[in-house]
Amino acid sequence: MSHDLFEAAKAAMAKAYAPYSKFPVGAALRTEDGRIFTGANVEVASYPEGWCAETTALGHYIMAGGGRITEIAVIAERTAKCSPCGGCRQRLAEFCRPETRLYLCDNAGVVETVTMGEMLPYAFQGDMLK
Ligand SMILES: O=c1ccn([C@H]2C[C@H](O)[C@@H](CO)O2)c(=O)[nH]1
Ligand SMILES: [Zn+2]
Repeated sequence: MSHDLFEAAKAAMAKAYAPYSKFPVGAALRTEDGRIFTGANVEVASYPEGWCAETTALGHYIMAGGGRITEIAVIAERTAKCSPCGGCRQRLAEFCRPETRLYLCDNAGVVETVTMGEMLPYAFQGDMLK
């Protein structure tokens, strides 16, 4: 991964609205044409109504026209490896291939690289609805 995706995720994390958990998270997605979309987690006083950094990033990506996602970086200030939650894995899988790489980062850079297929094996997929 080039450094810019990590830096984008880190910059996004700085914009997190996480007054309740105090657990800021940042995510950055890269599309095959090189665009980067970022997001941070957004919390709500009614706790279940908040949403994750990955979901914010997907919203930006969709509103910009989508495209194929090639790489994803996720970072959280307070843990060395922030692994996307189950809901976000399903949302990310909607727009990724099994070989899409996910970079789990800490404040210094990438700690571990995994693929979408490893993150969400046996994913429920849209073609199952046919
Ligand atoms: O991959 C993750 C995991 C957690 N969170 C957020 C949700 C909540 O605001 C906070 C604590 O769970 O972290 C994310 O944004 N992404
Ligand atoms: Zn999530």
